Amino acid sequence: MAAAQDSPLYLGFDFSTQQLKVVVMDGYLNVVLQNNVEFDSELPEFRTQGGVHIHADRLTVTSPVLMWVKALDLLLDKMKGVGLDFSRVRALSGSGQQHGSVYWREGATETLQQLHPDQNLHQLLQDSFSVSDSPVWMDSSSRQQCQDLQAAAGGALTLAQITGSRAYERFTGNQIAKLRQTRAEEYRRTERISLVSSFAASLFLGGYASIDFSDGSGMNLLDIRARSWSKICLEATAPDLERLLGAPVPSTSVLGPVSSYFVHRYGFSESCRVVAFTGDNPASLAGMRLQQGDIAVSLGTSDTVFLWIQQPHPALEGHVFCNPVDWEAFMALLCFKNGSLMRERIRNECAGESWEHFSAALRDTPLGNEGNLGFYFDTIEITPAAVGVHRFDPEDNKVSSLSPQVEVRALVEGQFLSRRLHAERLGYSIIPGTRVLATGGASSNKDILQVLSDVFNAPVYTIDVSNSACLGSAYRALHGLAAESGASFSDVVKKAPEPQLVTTPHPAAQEVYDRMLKRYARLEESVLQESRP
Ligand SMILES: Nc1ncnc2c1ncn2[C@@H]1O[C@H](COP(=O)(O)OP(=O)(O)O)[C@@H](O)[C@H]1O
Ligand SMILES: O=C(CO)[C@@H](O)[C@H](O)COP(=O)(O)O
Repeated sequence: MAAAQDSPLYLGFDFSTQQLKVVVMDGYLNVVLQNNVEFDSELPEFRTQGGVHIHADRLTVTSPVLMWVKALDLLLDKMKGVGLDFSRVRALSGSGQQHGSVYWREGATETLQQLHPDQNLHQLLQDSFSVSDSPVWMDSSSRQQCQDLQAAAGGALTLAQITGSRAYERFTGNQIAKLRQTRAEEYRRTERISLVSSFAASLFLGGYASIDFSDGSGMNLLDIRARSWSKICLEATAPDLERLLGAPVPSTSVLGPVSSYFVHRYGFSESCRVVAFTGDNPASLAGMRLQQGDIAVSLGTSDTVFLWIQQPHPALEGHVFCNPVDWEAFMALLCFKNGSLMRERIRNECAGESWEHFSAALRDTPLGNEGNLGFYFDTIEITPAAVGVHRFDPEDNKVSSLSPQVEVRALVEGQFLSRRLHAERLGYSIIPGTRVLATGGASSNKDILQVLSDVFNAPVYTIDVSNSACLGSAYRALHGLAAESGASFSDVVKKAPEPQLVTTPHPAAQEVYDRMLKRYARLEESVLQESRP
């Protein structure tokens, strides 16, 4: 149904690794506009590659916080340019790449409250950050701080029981501890620490936005059962940290009205509400309307696998987060750092920089790749902690190269075998009726999804909008308003379009990949031995 010109609109933003994206949705849950700003190409003055700066130690990875601010100026100007009537926006929400942190300088709260609508945010917030380069999820430079936190908490498993995860280098608490130790002066000048998600919400709110429970679960600081900061973790991380973080809130919270800056500069209504922003993976869970039994596979900069779970069973691998749409539930997540950027590198070397040729290589090679198998970790992987490129021939001998087409299949099969292996170790199993819901940039590639379907031996579905984090944020904006009167998320989005079946597994897939999975697990162990320092 076409929306009336004055019907309400809901905005969902996603501040992800490589881009800022937005979805505009009407009250009938139709997407009426999508837009984006790509950091590398549209904001070249920040000199990022894939949205980040990789430092000389190859472990420290940051993004310029003012790039994210400028991207928002640009995106809102683009939306205005295509005639979007902001006065129709009833509520907005958003998401951010998880774990990244933003450090607001003393005095920034006053600046946020007095934003002058004649200037853009980038000009107004020039001096508002005590740290200009925000640590992001790709960082793996806080090993010492992880060891310290685990020691203080009584071990890795105890920490996982409290926070949902053992200590991970990219998790915000460990990044905060490192920053306090290595950049004491900048840290001293900080009056508030945000996640990327709550930082973005703060821009819209004109004041500091609370961290929500779901994204807050990616910090190694939140007690995921009590849904409050863990005193042990806070104290082990930095003094007075509770004041710097503010109190966490339910992910469905309405934080307040949009700042008058947006009313005067873009014509938002004064009654437009800002609903708590969350992490991009939690927002994707909302966007795909994940049900119990489904498995979501996000193929963005990172690859992630996540599930809706009712009870948390944290382990030494993977993460448990508070669920973003149901306060009684949880979500389990595995993150793989070598996702799309790894596929891009092999595409450039083996498929003439073309996704079409990359796809053709997948179509032209057989299931199981005649026994050729590979592990591709250009950067130190998160799951598992391995590094380097390791190729094996059918007799398990290490080889230094494979032909281009075989290399493409070895990469994609290897990636999905790894996703399945580690999901199964987390307790996930494929049962009749299991749906694999794919999202993220690479989910537009049907040949990649065919390999995913074959390796998991399950049908693969996608939703129309490849950015489920944005869509989920628009749904959450709508739900935030209704949640105040007790409506459930599933009720609010029940009329949304169902995911569409893209592909089903090849009849031979189960036999080929069940066997290959065992072999992959064995070879992964030997790759891990080699990666150990
Ligand atoms: N046709 C395609 N086949 C495979 N990968 C693709 C295709 N189109 C885009 N991608 C991948 O999608 C990635 C971006 O995904 P996206 O979900 O937008 O990332 P993020 O949200 O982390 O910024 C790119 O790095 C690119 O490698
Ligand atoms: O670290 C994680 C999840 O734990 C990553 O998934 C980030 O949340 C980045 O997301 P993308 O930009 O790759 O979607």
